[in-house]
Amino acid sequence: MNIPSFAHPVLSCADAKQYESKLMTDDAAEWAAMQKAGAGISRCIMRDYQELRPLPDHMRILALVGKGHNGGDALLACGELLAHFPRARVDLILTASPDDLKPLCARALKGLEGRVKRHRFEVESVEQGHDLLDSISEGRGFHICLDGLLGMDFRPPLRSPLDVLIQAVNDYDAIDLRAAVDLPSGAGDEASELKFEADFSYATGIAKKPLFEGIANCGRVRYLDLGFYNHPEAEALDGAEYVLTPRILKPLNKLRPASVDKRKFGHLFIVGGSAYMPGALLMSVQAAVRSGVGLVTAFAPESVAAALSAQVPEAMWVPWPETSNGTLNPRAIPLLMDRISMASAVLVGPGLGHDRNTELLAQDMATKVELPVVFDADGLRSRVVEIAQKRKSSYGKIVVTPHMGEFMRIAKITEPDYDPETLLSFSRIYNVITLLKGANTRICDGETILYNTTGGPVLSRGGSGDLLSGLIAGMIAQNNSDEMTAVARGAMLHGLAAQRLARARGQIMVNTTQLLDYLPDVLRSLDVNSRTRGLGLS
Ligand SMILES: NC(=O)C1=CN([C@@H]2O[C@H](COP(=O)(O)OP(=O)(O)OC[C@H]3O[C@@H](n4cnc5c(N)ncnc54)[C@H](O)[C@@H]3O)[C@@H](O)[C@H]2O)[C@H](O)CC1
Repeated sequence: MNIPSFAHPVLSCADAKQYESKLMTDDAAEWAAMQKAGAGISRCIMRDYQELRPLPDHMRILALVGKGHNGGDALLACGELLAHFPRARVDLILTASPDDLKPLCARALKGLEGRVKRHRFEVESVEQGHDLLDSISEGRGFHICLDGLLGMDFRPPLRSPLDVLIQAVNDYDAIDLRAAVDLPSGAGDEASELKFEADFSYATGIAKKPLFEGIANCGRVRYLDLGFYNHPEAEALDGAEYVLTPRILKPLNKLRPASVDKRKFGHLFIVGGSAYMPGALLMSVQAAVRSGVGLVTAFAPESVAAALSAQVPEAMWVPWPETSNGTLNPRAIPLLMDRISMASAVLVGPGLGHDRNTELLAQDMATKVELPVVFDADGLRSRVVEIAQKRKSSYGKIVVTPHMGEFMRIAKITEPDYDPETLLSFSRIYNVITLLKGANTRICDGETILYNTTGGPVLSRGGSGDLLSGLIAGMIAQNNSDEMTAVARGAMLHGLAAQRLARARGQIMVNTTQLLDYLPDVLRSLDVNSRTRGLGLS
């Protein structure tokens, strides 16, 4: 398999198990991987908790420990957390007797001796489970609950007492952050109906397919690159699904040559806005000018163009005649086509509004513009993808950036559908690059799906998609990579900046455009010399 340098394969649990067995040829290799996993999980927890508040010194951690290697990873993560927070308190719920633990899990437990409290889970009902959790936490609940019960070997059914324990923990309100080691217990190639309800799943070494089923069924996915693919055996893997790593940003973090000028970095045209949604266009333009593109020209409804240009003087603003609806009049398209030789890519859609005129405008763009064109928001029409289907191969790609509702419209399906095959065949048949937005955004060119796991619910607010389309189109306009890579790069930057925003200011009381101020830190924190483990970037 030709593995892109910036993405790692997503495997079924069965394939992951087989691949791991080729890498872990003895206990020493396995123990080393477990230690890396434990350290990675603890680092992620310390980082991700900050979306709520700083972790307190005296935090209370509950670890659910099964007898296998997931249990061992959870225990090693607890050891790391204790090393950073010596005043933390760790309670373990063990579902097996210490004699029944696998040797490396027993070794991890031994390493915590004297520093943690152990509890056996011998209750018979969910209510008794809640009483136990109350008694362990002295009624104060837990800052973190770490699920290391079951891993990728799980096969349904979920047996007692694990079902009672998982239900009791799922229903227990007083837990701030619920973290699953690798996969939530109960998930797998075959899943049980009842699963540990994770806020975060920390995929250790290999991102498994069940993590990407449905819409965030396993919470937010954090892929921990443990170096499993730096191995000759990786060549033999095949499949269409990959998880992106921050390595995709590495080419952006280079000193620019002294001789360059703005024309070297492309010129993006943005067409959008309407009298009642000028803000969406504004946000896309703001993001585009931050993308590194040399020039941005925005085509805006004439009634708002002057006001918008005062907000982003870096862009050039062309007033566009309006319809009686306050939308862009399609008859004015020569305004753009007369200048098209100056552009390197076009974005159509943010704030465009939905009427017959904007529909005609979007169709005209898809037909007439030979450059790469990104269609977003109200630019996403089924006629646009039908036109893309017949597009000449010498023309730039058409990129569509729907959320599931918009995808259903352009793919003409009636139910939300996260099946990878649906996305692959849609992108292949219509000859488009599709960025399907949501938790775990999927980017697909008809052959490959790239999962972007960065970002989070801080993005669930008006305008996040407008920033994304501005960034993506700005990346494409720079012409320094193929369109698929440029789209993935924009998505990764957007998600990492969102994480930084959420950690600095929380998920709730923020403005969408605050994300823009965290973009520079994303690039500036890249450790360009690191060859493993995701460039040390977060
Ligand atoms: N001020 C205005 O003019 C507005 C106009 N609007 C119109 O809507 C579109 C664009 O919509 P937008 O609000 O930007 O949202 P999208 O759905 O396109 O994109 C969302 C963005 O956020 C990510 N995301 C959301 N939830 C999660 C999550 N739980 N986890 C991870 N990521 C998440 C998602 O992946 C996308 O990247 C605009 O052009 C106008 O036509 C809006 O109504 C806003 C105000």
